[in-house]
Amino acid sequence: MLPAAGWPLLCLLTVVDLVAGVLPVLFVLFSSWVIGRVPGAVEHGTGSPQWHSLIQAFLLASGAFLVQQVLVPLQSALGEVMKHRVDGRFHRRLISASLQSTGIGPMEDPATLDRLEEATEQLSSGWQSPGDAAAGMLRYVTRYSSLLGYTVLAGVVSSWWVTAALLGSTMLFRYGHRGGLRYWSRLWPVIGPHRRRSDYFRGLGLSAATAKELRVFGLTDWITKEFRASAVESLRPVFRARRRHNTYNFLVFAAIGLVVDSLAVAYLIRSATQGHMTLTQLALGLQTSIAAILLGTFYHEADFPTQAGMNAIPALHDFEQKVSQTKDADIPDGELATAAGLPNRDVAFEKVSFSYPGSGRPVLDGLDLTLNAGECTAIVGLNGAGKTTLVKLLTRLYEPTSGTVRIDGTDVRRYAVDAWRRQIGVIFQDFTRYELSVTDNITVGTIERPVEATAVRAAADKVGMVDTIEALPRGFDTVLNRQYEDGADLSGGQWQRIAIARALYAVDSGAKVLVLDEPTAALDVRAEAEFFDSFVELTRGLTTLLISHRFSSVRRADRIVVLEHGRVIEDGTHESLLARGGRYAELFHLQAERFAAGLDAEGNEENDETEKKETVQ
Ligand SMILES: Nc1ncnc2c1ncn2[C@@H]1O[C@H](COP(=O)(O)OP(=O)(O)OP(=O)(O)O)[C@@H](O)[C@H]1O
Repeated sequence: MLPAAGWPLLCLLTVVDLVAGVLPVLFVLFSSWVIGRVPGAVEHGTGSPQWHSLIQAFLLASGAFLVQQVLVPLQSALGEVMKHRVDGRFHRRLISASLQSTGIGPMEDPATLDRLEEATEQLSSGWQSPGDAAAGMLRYVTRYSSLLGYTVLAGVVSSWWVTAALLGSTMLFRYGHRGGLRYWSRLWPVIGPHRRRSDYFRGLGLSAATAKELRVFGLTDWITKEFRASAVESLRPVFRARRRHNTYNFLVFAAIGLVVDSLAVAYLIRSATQGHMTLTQLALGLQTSIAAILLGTFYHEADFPTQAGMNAIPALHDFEQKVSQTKDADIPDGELATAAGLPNRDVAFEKVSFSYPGSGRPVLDGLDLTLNAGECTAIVGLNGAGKTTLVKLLTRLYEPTSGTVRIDGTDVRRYAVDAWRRQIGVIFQDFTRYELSVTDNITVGTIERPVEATAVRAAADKVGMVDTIEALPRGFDTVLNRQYEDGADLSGGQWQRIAIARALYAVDSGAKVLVLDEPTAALDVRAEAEFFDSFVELTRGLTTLLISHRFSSVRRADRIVVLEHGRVIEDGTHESLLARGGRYAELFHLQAERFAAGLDAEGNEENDETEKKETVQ
C-alpha cells in the first residue's frame, strides 16, 4: 500500500525519517566531542584554539539538536498526509470492490460480508488503519537507522564485538515486543466473536434507535451486564496468553540482555581505565551503548499501527477475491443496447427455478408466470414464498438457476443489464432512505435524467406529499436527516410515500414496468386508501407487479397470482379466486375476519366496512 501515497511523498518521508534517525546519532557524536574538549579548553582558557574547538563542537551538537526538533513536527505532518492517502486508496478499493458486481450475490453472501466487515472494522472504529500502518512502517527507518548509527559508533571506539553484542541484545528485546504483538494478533480470530458481541451491546446501549425499547423493556441493566461480561470474556484469552508469553520473554530476554549489555559496557570502561581510550571515545562509547540499549523497547508509533492497521489488508484482498468469485456477481450484458418502451406484449417467467448461492433449496421451482403488458399483476403468498426473489430475478440482481425470463419473447439476457433496469421503476420492501435532499430522494432512481423540478413536484403530488415537503425548512432541498442544518426526518409512512414517488418519477422518465414490493406497509389506512384510490390512474398503461399482504389493496389488481413452494398455485381475478375457494379465498377470509372482529390494528371504519362487504359477497 505504500506507493498509494505517491512516490514523491514516499521518498520525501523516507528521507525525513532517515535524517530524523541519523540526527540523534550526530548529536551524541558532537556532544561527546564537547565532553572530550572541555579539559583542553579549561586548561588553555577562553580564546585558545582548544576553546574554539569546544565552541565548534558545541555549535554542531546544538545544530543537530535544533534540526531534530524542527524535523519532529515535519515528520508527523508528512506521516499524516501519507496516512490519509493510503487510507483513501484503501477506501476506494473497498468501495469499488463492493460496487463492482452487477448482481447482488456477493452482498448477500455471509462469508463475503464477513470479510467486508473485518476490512471496515478498523476504519469505522477509528482504531488503527492501513494508513497508520504505512506511516508506522516508515518510522522504523528512524528507529533502526539510529540503532545502526549508535552500535557502529560504539564499535568504532571499542571493538566490533561490542557492535554485535549491542545490536543482538537490542534486536532480541525488539523481537520480544514485536513478537508479542504478532502473537496477540493471532488471538484475534479467537476473541473475535466475543468482541463482536461486546461491540454489539455497546452499540445497542449508545444507539438512539434502540433507546425507546431498552427503556420500556427494562433492558438497561441487562445491556450493561452483557456488555461487561462479553468484554471481559473477549479479553480473557489475551490475559492468559500475555501471562504465558510475556513471563517467559521478559525473564529470558532480560537475563540475556543484562549479561550481554553489561559485558559490552564493562569492556568499554575497562578499555578506558587501561588508557586505551580518550575521554571523547569513552563518552561516545558509553552514550551510544546506552542509547542503543534504550532502543530495545516497544515502538508505540510503529509497532501497534503496523500490526493492527494491516489486519484490514488481507480482509480487503479476501473481499475482492470473494466478490469476483461469488456466483452471480457479474450478470453479463447482452448485445441489445436498449430496451426502451418494452414490454409491449408481456414479461414471461418460463420454467424459472432459483436457489440462493450456497443453498440447495429451490426458492422458485419451475415457475411459469406471464405478466401482461399494461396490466397490474398482484402476487400474494405466505412469508418466504419467494415474492421478493421474483423481483430480484426480474431486476436481474440474480440469474435464474434454470429457466428463462423473456421480454416480448426475447430472452432478457440479450439486453444490456442497465438498459433493462432503466425500464423498471421499483420500490423494494426495504427501500433506501438516502441522507440527501427530498429532490435527490425522488430522482435518485433515474440518475441519468437531468433533474426536472416540475416532474419531481408532480411525483410528490401523486403521493400526496407536496404540502408536507413544502412545510420542511428548505422545502424540496431539505436534507432528510435531522443531523444536517435545516435537515428533517420523516415518519415511516412519509418515507414510504417518498419511495413511491421515486418509482413514479422513474415511470415519468420512461420506465414501463412498475414494481411495488409492499408499497403501503408503513402507510396509515387513510394514506393507503388514498394511494389505492389513485392506483388505477397511477399505473395506467404500465406493466405493474404489486406485492402485498393486504388483500384490500391486492383485489384492485387486474389479476392475482398466488405463489407457494416456488410455483404459481392460483391465478385469476379477485372474484374468480374467491369463487374457486382455494388458498386465496382462505387467506382473504382469514384477513377479512380479523378486520370484522376488529383484531387488525390497522382497521378503521372505512376499511372495515369494505372488507365486511367483501366477506359477505
Ligand atoms: N440472500 C438470501 N440468501 C439465502 N436465502 C435467502 C436470501 N434472501 C431470501 N432468502 C430465502 O428465500 C426465501 C424466499 O424469500 P423472499 O424474500 O423472496 O420471500 P417473500 O415471499 O418476499 O417473503 P416476505 O413475504 O416475508 O417478504 C426465504 O426462505 C428466505 O429465507
